[in-house]
Amino acid sequence: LDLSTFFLGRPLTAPLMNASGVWCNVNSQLHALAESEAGAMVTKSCTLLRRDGNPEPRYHTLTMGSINSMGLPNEGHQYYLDYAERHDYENKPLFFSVAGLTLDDNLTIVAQIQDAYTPALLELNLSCPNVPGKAQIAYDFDALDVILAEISSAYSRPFGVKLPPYFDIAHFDEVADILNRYEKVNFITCINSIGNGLMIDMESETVLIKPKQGFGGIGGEYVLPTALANVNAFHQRCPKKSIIGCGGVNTGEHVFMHLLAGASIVQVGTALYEQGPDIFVRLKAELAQIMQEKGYKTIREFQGKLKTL
Ligand SMILES: O=C(O)c1[nH]c(=O)[nH]c(=O)c1I
Repeated sequence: LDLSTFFLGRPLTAPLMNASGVWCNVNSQLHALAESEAGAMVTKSCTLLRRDGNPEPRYHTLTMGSINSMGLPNEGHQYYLDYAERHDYENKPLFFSVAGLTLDDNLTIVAQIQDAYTPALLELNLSCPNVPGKAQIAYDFDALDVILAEISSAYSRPFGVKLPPYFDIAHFDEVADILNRYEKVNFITCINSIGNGLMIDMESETVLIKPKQGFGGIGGEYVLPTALANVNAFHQRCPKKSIIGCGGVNTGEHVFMHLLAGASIVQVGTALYEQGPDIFVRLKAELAQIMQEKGYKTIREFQGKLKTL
């Protein structure tokens, strides 16, 4: 059974990778991902300088997922550039996530990625919901247009964007129209966490995380239907771009659904956080089992072929 797939012409041994922010903050974690059965991997979204992030507790497991308000803790962009220089690209592709706090910071970081001649693929994070006082760029359509114009002219290679979930067909239409104006945007990662959820501890009658009065991004199985919708919506609207699916993946069935909905690669966040990089062994086996039962020999036979009634 061939679980390998292609992304931007690169062969991947499996259509699986981590979601940015999970198991990818420091070298030991990045090394574990490089050694894992994942077919690709991505670094934690970085800012120009190192950040501690929000006060703890800032992540909490929920019955069907997670809530987080990490606050963009990261080692600063140079740390991840240093990792990118050492990464073995024959082993698996590396994606480099950037979430600069300002447009200038993003341009500075992207210029340094360009000058580093690294084979890493830029995933521009436009959807961090947890930096107090900073609205998500991807929910401000004018700001989205501006940053894509600026990055497209500053960066000479193809890149991708990490989008938040949208919940309105008109928004799918409007954002896809903007993205389709930028041919250098050749992949779209849907979705980031569903921003600013709230969960409550019944016994203590308090919230679960300290930052933002307990408000944080929701991940895990709660978000699967929203993730599949966003993957399929942009797959339909952006035929010249590849979709990376993210959200709610914990079994081979979830991986299959994301691929059927149009994803080329499937990212794993909450379940990876909880179970560690061995999860990719299980997900590959479960996906292979499903493909065997359905008589599919390659992913291409069903990828993006979701049927409607
Ligand atoms: O709080 C975070 O660090 C964070 N948390 C998320 O759920 N998504 C993001 O893109 C980020 I940058």
